[in-house]
Amino acid sequence: MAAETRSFQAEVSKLLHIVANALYSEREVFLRELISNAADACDKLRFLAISDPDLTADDSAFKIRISADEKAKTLTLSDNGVGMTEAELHDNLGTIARSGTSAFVDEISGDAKKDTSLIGQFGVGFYSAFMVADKVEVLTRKAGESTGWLWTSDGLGEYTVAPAEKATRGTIITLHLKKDAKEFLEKQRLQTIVRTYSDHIPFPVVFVEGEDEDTLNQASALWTRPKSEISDDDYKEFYHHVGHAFDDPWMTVHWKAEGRIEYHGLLFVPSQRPFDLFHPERRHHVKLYVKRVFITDEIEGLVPSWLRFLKGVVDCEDLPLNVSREMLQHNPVVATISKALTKRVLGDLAKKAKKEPEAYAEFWRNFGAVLKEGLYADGAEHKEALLDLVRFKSTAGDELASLDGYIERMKEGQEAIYYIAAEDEAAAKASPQLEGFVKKGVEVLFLTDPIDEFWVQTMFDGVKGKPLKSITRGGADLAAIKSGDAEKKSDAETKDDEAKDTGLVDGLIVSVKLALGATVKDVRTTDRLSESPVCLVADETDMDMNLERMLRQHKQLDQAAPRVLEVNPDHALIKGLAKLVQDGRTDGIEDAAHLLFEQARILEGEPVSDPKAFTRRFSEVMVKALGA
Ligand SMILES: Nc1ncnc2c1ncn2[C@@H]1O[C@H](COP(=O)(O)OP(=O)(O)OP(=O)(O)O)[C@@H](O)[C@H]1O
Repeated sequence: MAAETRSFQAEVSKLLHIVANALYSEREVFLRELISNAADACDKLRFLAISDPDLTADDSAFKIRISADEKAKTLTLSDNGVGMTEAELHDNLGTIARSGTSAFVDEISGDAKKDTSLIGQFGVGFYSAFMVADKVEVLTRKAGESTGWLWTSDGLGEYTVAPAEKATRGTIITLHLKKDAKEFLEKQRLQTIVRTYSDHIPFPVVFVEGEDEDTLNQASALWTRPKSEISDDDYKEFYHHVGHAFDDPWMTVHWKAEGRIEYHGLLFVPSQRPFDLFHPERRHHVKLYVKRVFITDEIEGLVPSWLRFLKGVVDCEDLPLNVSREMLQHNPVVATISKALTKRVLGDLAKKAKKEPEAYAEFWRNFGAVLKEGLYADGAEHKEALLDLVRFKSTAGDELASLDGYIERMKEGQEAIYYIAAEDEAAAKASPQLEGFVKKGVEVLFLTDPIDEFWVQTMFDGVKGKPLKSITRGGADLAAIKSGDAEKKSDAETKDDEAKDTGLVDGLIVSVKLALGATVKDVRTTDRLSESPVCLVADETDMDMNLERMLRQHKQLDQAAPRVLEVNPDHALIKGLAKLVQDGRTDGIEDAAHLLFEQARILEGEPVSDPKAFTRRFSEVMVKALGA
């Protein structure tokens, strides 16, 4: 069989280009990445050997060996793990199959600093070898097969794979070090790097010099060690390994369960939001071990999807080692661990939210939208705990509001927790429906994540007995709420005004209804507005407007339900029009009604429904106003 040369997938080429240039100051991490891959390869084989012991019959002592050749200027890493077939070499070291890769590559800017931080989120794994080497060789033989393969590349666009002799299973990676990377030939330097980054790897990492083998790391599973013996740095490095991560853990949860089911859990919440968090294929990164043996990192049911940002390890004593993936699917042990794990993580998040609200706000910005999925997905099970954890932007200020905080701030006479669902904070703040609430000092929560629309609808019992109410649907019932400081007028005065204005506006309302016909569901006065003359709201029994907009955008709904047009009886324009109607001067009212309606649509961020008629009417009004 002849050697075959192929081009790297375009994304890999781009990645290699930044790897070679950007991550300069931290380039020693290449060793951690390669050791991490070697350890994963040992983990994988140890698992396969449970059902096929022949695979490791000749050599069951997993080990990662490092050696340096001063003369040839090469650094070599070898493992006796699972190895790769020819096809796997192409798949793993020529492409990046990870979800979200193309989105990541699109963001590459050419600005070294930005790209470096981007890479931090993405993780470059094997390709980091090209930070220190200008040529890399990977000689590998898959466990159970007799042929070996040699992968070679200078990282500049192409790689070659050829058949090659290899006496034993596993992988040997040879790095031809760049001129300025000779420091990685020194044992001392290598030892320091291994201790710093790979001490916790559960396989021995040894330095080989002639016949001598010197173990550089502790080689015990970190999660089984007592917490008191583990430093923050140990946790951090383990997180880098297990999560293939470059950022630091934002929160570490480490515990040992000793009840009916025994297991260790060591979980991390990242401090950076992974770029693929909302990718449909995104799964959690929690690995399942059984009695220190890695089983799988693709286990459904261990971590709920709304905690998919978690990374780490669960190591169970009470599952059989030869457990199959199918058996894990509906396993009661796994279900019990999942429940306990979720409770523990939520409990620790609650503590952190209380003790360090600022740090929690950071977490919330990264993962809040995901956590909220739990309110919708898992129904009752963790609802109480999640309701304590949710945070919102609100009209109360820049700080995030909790539901408890909101309830404490509720005004006398206020029965509901008010919210507005909108595309983003700016859109929420610009909503006319908010005006009356702001004026009265009644806080309104901004619900700006798409998932919000779904979970609020499941809150039949409200929060602590208070219903959640959208301010863009149904009546505003602001009158029942006692005025806040923001409103100067006495309540008696307000009532008086209302009576007067409503009387005056009644005639106008009838005329506008007649003019608009079925375009609107109803026309009525409101106390929801203070600056704007009109706004649209959904009828109590209809779908909230933001949800409808969202569904229309996603082509899940063709037609919008007619809205209720609300008019502000205190606005000069409405008062003026009402006066005209009262005086019987109604010839311009039909045009005015349409203009009011279109205005309300514009305020809603929606296109005018009839641009041509709108322009004509608008021009006519202007002409009149100019007296031309
Ligand atoms: N020493 C090795 N033995 C066997 N397979 C390996 C080895 N090194 C790498 N691989 C294979 O190559 C794949 C790609 O490795 P790479 O380090 O680029 O990415 P990764 O480990 O999957 O993820 P990350 O980029 O987050 O580190 C691995 O998933 C693994 O299948």
